[in-house]
Amino acid sequence: MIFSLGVGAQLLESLTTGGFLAALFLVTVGSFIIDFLCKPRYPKSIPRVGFGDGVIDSVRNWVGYVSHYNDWVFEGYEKVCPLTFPLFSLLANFNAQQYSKHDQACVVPSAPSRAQEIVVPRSQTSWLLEIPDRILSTKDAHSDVLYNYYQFFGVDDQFPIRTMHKHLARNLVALIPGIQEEVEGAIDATFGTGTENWTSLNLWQAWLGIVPRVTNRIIVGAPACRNPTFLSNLVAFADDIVRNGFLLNMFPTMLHPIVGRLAVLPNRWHAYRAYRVCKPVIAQRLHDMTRHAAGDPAYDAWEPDEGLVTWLIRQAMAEGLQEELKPHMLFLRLLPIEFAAIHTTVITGHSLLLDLLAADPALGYLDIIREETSRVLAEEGGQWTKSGLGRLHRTDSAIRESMRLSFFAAALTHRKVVAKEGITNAAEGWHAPYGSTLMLNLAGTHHDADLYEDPERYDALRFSRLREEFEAREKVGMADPDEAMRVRRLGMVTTSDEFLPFSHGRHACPGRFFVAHELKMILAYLVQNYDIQPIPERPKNMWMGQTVIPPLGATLQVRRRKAAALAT
Ligand code: HEM
Repeated sequence: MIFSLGVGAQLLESLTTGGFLAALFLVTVGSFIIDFLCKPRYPKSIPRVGFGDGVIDSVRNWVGYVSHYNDWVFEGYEKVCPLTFPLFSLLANFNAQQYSKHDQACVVPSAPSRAQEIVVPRSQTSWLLEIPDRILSTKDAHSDVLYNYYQFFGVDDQFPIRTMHKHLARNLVALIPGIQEEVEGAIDATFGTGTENWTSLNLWQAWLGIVPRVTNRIIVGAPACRNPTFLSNLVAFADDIVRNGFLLNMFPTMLHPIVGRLAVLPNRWHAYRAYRVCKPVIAQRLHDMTRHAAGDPAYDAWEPDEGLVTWLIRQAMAEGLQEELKPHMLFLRLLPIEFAAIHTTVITGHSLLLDLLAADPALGYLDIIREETSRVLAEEGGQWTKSGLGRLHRTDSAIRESMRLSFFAAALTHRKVVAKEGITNAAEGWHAPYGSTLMLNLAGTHHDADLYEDPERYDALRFSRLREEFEAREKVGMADPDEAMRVRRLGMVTTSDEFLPFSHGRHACPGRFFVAHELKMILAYLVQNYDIQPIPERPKNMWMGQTVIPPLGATLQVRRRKAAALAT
């Protein structure tokens, strides 16, 4: 023992800064090499974008990933396998783009610590999404992107996800009045109530002032959903997840146990600060629901507020999961949902306003939305309902169109092969080994001119126009009955292989029904109560690998409308 301490001390004494850096360099390079050797290998028959598969090419891919990932995804959508295309085009007169867009997988490079991804063609969407989770896992794919083990403190996210799928949609109608109350309060607080002067507002901060509060109305309920310490720490926690996700992507997997544990120290701090605020709420709900379930007569007429805290407790009781019924555990279960809900909606809302305000003012989009939302809200007696929100076809179209155009990730549907034997795609004959990642190409699909005419243009009424044209034809008995189904599927919550912001299939975002209500109410309240000046140009997103950096500095000029103007 004494001997080894002595050797250790000698080693430390002889270690120069140069020696230390050289050792660090060797460990890092060695870890990258081990990482590279452990990655799944894809068949040569699947065409590549990026630089290729070899050692040097992989290093170039890793460097290029930071700035080129999206270009590669787009390229993969349009690209044709050079070996097969000439033959097919000669024999079958196939169009180059059509062939690639519809039927051919390709491989896109990924970050250093992640496997390259097989981009599955649109025609294989159902194949991909119908494979059971024990073979192709959504959970493992999400965890690979977010590093759940470190970032969510080793707490599995499947229980709260299951709970959301089960409870949110069925309770949403009852939650609408509370959501409306929170939307109105949050916008008044963020956008101000002075009617005299134009105010300059940072758009990102404005959305951060609205979305976390409204979202938490259906998670922890009021008044905790308005607590600034609680909300700011949840937002900081979500920021931590995004930053650390990128960081861990760039480090070799072997170093994750060290880097991951250090990187999540801010996550721990922000989660702790948020927990301090909501612990009494969770503890009280747990106490009340336990008494209620035990048949305490004092609770005969008592009903819990609906929201995620209640649903988790209810679900844990129904499944007999005693270990879930502790305030700290319940709080940890909320975190993945807070993350799934907050930044996705903030970025979507931010893009929506930028798209609307940068559109040619002569198109009158804001007036059109103002007219529709005011008319329907008046029909509903000033209180939003499911039916009223469902009739906002133009508003819905404006949101759906922004989600189509202004994507915040080139791909939002990833699946990981967890079956030891891998999987085989019968249509093309390729085999993806254990550990492979498969994805759908959202960016290419949403910008495909064969699916969306003039795809680079923000056309707020793109979807509602189709509906209105159909309804006009229907009135005079000229509508094709098959069209009715297609038109009904143009709403923003309807996912398909052509519209992927909420993904598609059984894991499609369960929060989307809430998001649709939330964004419509926010937009309605904004245009009815504020004048907002148009902006000359849509500021662009920037990208670091797969991580979007929205134009955080974008500002708006807003002024509260005077009471007399509200009716128009
Ligand atoms: C505009 C806002 C949002 C967008 C664009 C969005 C998008 C997505 C996407 C793309 C997925 C991945 C699905 C897959 O892998 O197939 C997802 C999953 C999920 N989202 Fe959302 N989301 C949004 C808001 C929300 C909100 C507000 C909540 C909760 C209140 C929520 C809860 C979830 C949950 C629980 C999952 C996991 C589903 C599963 O794995 O089965 N999301 N979301």
